[in-house]
Amino acid sequence: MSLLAIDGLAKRYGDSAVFEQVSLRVEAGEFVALLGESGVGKSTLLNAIAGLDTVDAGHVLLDGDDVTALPERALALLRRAKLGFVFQAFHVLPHLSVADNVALPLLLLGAPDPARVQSVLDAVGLGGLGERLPQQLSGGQLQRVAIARAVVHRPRLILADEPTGNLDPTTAERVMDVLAHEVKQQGTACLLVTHSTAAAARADRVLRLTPKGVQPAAA
Ligand SMILES: Nc1ncnc2c1ncn2[C@@H]1O[C@H](COP(=O)(O)OP(=O)(O)OP(=O)(O)O)[C@@H](O)[C@H]1O
Repeated sequence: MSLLAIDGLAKRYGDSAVFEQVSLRVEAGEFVALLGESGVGKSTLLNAIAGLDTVDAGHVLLDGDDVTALPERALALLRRAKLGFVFQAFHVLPHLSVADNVALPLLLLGAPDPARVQSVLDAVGLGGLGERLPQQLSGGQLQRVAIARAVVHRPRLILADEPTGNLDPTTAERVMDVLAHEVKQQGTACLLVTHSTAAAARADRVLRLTPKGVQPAAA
């Protein structure tokens, strides 16, 4: 059974279809990049996979659970235990320190692990900044806090929406190293939305989202 199995997914706003017939599989330990023109629905698709947005047809099976059918409470627990999400807008909590932001997924699971928090902060190059507040960081540093928080609890699936969008090429490479490391060492699956050819080149498979579904991207 695939870790992520999407079949016949469709999303509309009113009469206007964003996408339809989206079907795809992502296996444990697989790193998949998703390309697509601006506005085609890549962020919408990630939100639908996480159960953060409703869909109009189709199913999303995450580790055997249908996120399109689960009640909200079960969905919240599933997200907490199995998903790491790097949002375009970071969603870092402003009143918590960098280290406490990264520690949050572990606390919510009742499994605090300061050593793991420090090791993911080191991995994204923020090892010395754990005590700072988010407002004292640059955009690229905030992006890396979001990535550290998405991987710290060793989720089964990482959904990453343009995680290198704000980063210089060297830092982007470092962030991709962190994601690739989690995929290979922890057997995590990763679905990465990106416009960056350098980031897509790190993936095991590259797909393209169009209004008519998901296809392998042309080389
Ligand atoms: N609440 C809404 N009501 C109506 N249309 C919406 C709403 N939210 C998003 N859309 C539309 O849905 C489409 C998909 O948006 P989405 O953000 O998923 O695209 P994207 O592929 O991630 O784009 P980008 O690469 O620019 O981030 C867009 O055309 C957008 O205008």
